[in-house]
Amino acid sequence: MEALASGEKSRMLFERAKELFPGSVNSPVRAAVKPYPFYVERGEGAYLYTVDGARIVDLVLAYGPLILGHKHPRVLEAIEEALARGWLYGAPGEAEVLLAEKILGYVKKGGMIRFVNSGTEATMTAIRLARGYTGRDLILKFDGCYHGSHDAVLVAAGSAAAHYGVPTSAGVPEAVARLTLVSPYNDVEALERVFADYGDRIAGVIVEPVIANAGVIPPRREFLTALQRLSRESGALLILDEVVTGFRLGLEGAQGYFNIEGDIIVLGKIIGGGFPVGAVAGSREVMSLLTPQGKVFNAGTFNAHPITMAAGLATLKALEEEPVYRVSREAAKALEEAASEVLDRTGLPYTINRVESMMQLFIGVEEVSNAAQARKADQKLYVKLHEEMLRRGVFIAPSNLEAVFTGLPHQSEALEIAVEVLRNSLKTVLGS
Ligand SMILES: Cc1ncc(COP(=O)(O)O)c(C=O)c1O
Ligand SMILES: N[C@H](C=O)CCC(=O)O
Repeated sequence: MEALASGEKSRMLFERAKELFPGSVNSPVRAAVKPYPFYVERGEGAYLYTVDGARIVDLVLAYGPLILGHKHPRVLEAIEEALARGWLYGAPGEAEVLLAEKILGYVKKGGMIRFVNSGTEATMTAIRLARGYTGRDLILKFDGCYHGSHDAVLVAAGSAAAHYGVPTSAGVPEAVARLTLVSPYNDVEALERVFADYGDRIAGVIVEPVIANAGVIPPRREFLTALQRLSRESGALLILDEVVTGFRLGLEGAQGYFNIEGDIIVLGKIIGGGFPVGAVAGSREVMSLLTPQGKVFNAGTFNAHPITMAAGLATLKALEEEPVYRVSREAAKALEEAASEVLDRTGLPYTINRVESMMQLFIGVEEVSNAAQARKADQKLYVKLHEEMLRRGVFIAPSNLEAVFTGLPHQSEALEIAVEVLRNSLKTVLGS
């Protein structure tokens, strides 16, 4: 009998954690693993090893960053090499220059970038920049998109904010929330109405080019086209939040994948190779407004942290040289096909949205092209699926308002296990 992911040792740590952390955790989604989270001892490749001695296939990958899997040798070597020299200087180093050149070559040729420490800081800075550049106050976002945990974007937010029923967080002053307009994703008519009413007051339009925080929801071509056209016509900046899609949909992210262009690109997750990171990239004209060149403030003790820069650089080199995109796409496709095969036999309505190596399954709904439809899917059945899979040794996100991610190590045995467990767990929870 294999060990369970959350056994006695995890339970004891959880009991102590309940006294220490609100809701027992340091980021809410982690508490959605019931009855208590498994505590991790180490990670290697496709696997997490829990303190209770279980080995589980990881289809969460830290909610996106670890596209190379755990402890990729190349990243490990780069970190060790950087660590041996020291780890924080309060002064620039070579790695940040190399990483910036590489990223800008893919996402904003001829542009500039600022490294910060999280996607949250990055979207906050991007919004401040858009306001500073346009001299306007309003921001437009889309229902179910999640852009981190700062006030301007905690309105109709996805991810844990939606899962725990606080899409518009307590503590965000009404006066601040009123500056954030919300429109449904993929709805061109609604978008046109917002621009007709508020266009000349909108500083920036922030959007996940593929939603990864209301499950996975791909954009309609006409929605992307309208976003670009209406922002341009009204003088608002289009902020593509590529914290998840950046370097996941390909080296050029969603911009390359969908042939679109943002005025400001927000990055995070993958570019830090598993270390805390965020980045804002844009044209020289926009970025030169940031301090110390301009008057839009941003600063950070840990900005462009040397270890993060080294890990990010090694990750991007691996993405350039190893078959990461093919392997992770094929893995996600295999999971999609296995789930479809089981579900097709039940006659139940369902939707699987997959874009390359990010996907989510929505049971009970024929279509999911916006967050309202995602919320109508059978969340209870999905949670049962997550629990059944975890019992059998495979970790998918505990909420279908998150994404399933695949990566380089999801091949051979790990992929076979994941596919088999998905197939059998689905049959169990569906009683088919
Ligand atoms: C699309 C998107 N933007 C921003 C963020 C915020 O990033 P972070 O958690 O690093 O603050 C996240 C995830 O958390 C995200 O998925
Ligand atoms: N959906 C979130 C970010 O992508 C999940 C990570 C977190 O909030 O802990």
